[in-house]
Amino acid sequence: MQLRSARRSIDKVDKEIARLINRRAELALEVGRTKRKGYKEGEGAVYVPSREKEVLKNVISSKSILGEEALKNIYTEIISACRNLESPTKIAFLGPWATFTHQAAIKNFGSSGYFIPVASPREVLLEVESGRVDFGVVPVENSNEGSVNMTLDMLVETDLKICAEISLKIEQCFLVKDSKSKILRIYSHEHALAQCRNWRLRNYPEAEVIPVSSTAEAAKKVVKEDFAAAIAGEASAKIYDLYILHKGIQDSRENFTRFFVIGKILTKASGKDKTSLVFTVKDKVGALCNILGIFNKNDVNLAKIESRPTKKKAWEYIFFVDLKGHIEDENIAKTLESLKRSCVFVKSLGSYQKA
Ligand SMILES: O=C(O)C(=O)C[C@]1(C(=O)O)C=C[C@@H](O)C=C1
Repeated sequence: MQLRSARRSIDKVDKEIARLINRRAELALEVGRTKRKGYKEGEGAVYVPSREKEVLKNVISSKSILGEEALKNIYTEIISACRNLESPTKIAFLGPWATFTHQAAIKNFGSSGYFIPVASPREVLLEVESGRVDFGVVPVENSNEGSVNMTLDMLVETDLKICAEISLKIEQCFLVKDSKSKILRIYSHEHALAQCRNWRLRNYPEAEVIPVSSTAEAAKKVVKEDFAAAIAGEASAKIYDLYILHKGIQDSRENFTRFFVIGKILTKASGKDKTSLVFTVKDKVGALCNILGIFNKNDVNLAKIESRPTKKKAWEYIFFVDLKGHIEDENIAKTLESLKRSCVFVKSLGSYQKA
């Protein structure tokens, strides 16, 4: 085929795609109107994570030479624009711009909507609680460094729900303003510093290490200071116009972070769900063992268990568990009822589709 005629064919296909996208947007608007009419508690939400996953699955099932990832990216943006047409979504995230949390938010919501950077996971949840934003995105756990304690503590304090889980592969980079300059100080978030500890000791053993509130905040410091470097993601280099001196500097190749989308909606079962619960047990011999027996008796698969101090009484702990299944599943609902009888405190943090 000649170049000119191939391009003409592309123009024709593009017009057809744009027409179909417009038709899709009209249908989404219609869905939005229907939801508003039949609004019942938790049912009129514009953002329906399980439906979005279903749409993506449906699209990916039609094979494309572009590959799954590309198709998913294109479609995430189409859904994002349709959702935003139904009602503009406000999303707070742990900022500033270009943090890994920002990237996780875009991976989940696409780029349409209002993204609002705030200074800590605590502030993200407070923004959602106050209703100033619809959803918040917070980091919850890194595969090498463990949990983000402030996120866990805040989930206990508020009545907000986990609506979705996002998993992001983390690639850390060494960002500088001037590639020839000496490096006296290295800034980053404490998790990122820990993820790259061995690399840093091999390459910059003398440099002072300064923890800051996020990787993107570290990049912002480097813009203003000489002889400084930041450990942050590639997105920070782009936004703050820094030079990537080294890429992929994390000590472990397998470096993932889990993020939660937090909101006020309850999500429907999708068949591939997880439920997060918190509980405290009575201070007596065998109390935790009895609780674990409840999960076992109801055939509930425990994906994770972890404890944190309650901060109310010394040496008293609150347990965080992730279960396989949805709160509406019979065995999970029964488990929750039994836990309520046996624990001092128990609360569901939400059910959400596995990332
Ligand atoms: O199906 C819906 O509930 C819609 O609002 C449509 C749509 C979509 O564009 O496919 C948009 C937003 C929702 O989060 C889920 C899906």
